[in-house]
Amino acid sequence: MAFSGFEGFEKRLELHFFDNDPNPTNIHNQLGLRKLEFESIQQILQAVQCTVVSALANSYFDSYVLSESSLFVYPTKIILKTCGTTQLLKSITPLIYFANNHLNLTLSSLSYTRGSFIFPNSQPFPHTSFNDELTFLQNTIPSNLCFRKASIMPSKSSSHSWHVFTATQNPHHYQHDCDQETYTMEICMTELDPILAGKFFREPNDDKSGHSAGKDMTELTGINEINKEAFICDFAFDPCGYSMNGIDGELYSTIHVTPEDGYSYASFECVGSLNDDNDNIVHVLRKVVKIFRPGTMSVSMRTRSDYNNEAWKKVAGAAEPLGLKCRSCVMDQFPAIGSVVFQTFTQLRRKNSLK
Ligand SMILES: C[S@+](CC[C@H](N)C(=O)[O-])C[C@H]1O[C@@H](n2cnc3c(N)ncnc32)[C@H](O)[C@@H]1O
Repeated sequence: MAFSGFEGFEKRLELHFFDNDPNPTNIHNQLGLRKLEFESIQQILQAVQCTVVSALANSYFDSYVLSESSLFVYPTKIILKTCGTTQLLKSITPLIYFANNHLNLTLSSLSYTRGSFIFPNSQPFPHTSFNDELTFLQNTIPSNLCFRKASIMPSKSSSHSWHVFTATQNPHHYQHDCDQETYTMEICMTELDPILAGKFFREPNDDKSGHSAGKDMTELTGINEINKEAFICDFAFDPCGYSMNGIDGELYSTIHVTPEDGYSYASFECVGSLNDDNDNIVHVLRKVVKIFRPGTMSVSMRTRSDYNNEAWKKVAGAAEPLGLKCRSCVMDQFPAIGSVVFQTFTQLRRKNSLK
């Protein structure tokens, strides 16, 4: 494997299950995947090659900050996002096994997404190429998920594409009823402003735990201002690097930062409600851009197709006044997740554009 810096670009897996025994009085049915033993979660993460560093829960879901990104567990949905040289797709078999055998849950749909790796030659199998990932997925997922689609959504730059694979047993159903009323926005940023990226380095021998150093970074950088309603679980790595999960009712947000010069990267992901103030996307995006001032940025938005026809304009309208020019915009439809819009941006001028 080639030597490289830390791979910031995450791989993201979302799995939805249904209950084989829909008895509403059964506590297992209500908590579903949240009943997974912590030992089982650790075994799943061991297959991926990462660990839990911090956890936070509310009445809707459990969230974990990982050594490489994040895990969210809802009663019938799991979102696992990992970076570096983790082997995310190796979580699928143990996840299905535990859900089936311990909780009587059956997989009904799956989606896998990622950007373009900065260091593709450093990725281990099955992440050695998108073709290898697809072969692995086709061989791993159960046959009831027979409606499948894979696509590489392009941009003007060959180094920025959005890789998508979805599989479902019912192409006419969204992964979950409430997904009809939500959007998921994933922002990937590279070439971070070096001064802002510097805030994600710790002082040598600072005598702080990862948790307290993380809390300081959350406040110093203004990450706590993105959603003031959210409870935040944050962690600062040593000597640098930062991860946080925010939980706000049923909705989550998550930020991960690789601040090292030469391969700096930050990601922001959130689920938002379509029923909220329509300008939420704009406010959130502007705050995120100001925290990192990236040289390049991609935004992937998944939601109902009628909403996505408008959402890409909102995203471009929020980014362009901050000096980020929209360079490409593509849209596609996928069974189970609906419409995906993928946009890329580059910074016009660094100076004076983000006051
Ligand atoms: C896990 S975090 C955030 C990952 C996220 N996908 C990203 O790049 O934005 C990665 C950052 O933490 C640093 N780091 C320090 N110690 C680490 C550790 N034990 N495990 C993972 N990352 C560590 C890495 O060098 C990198 O800057």
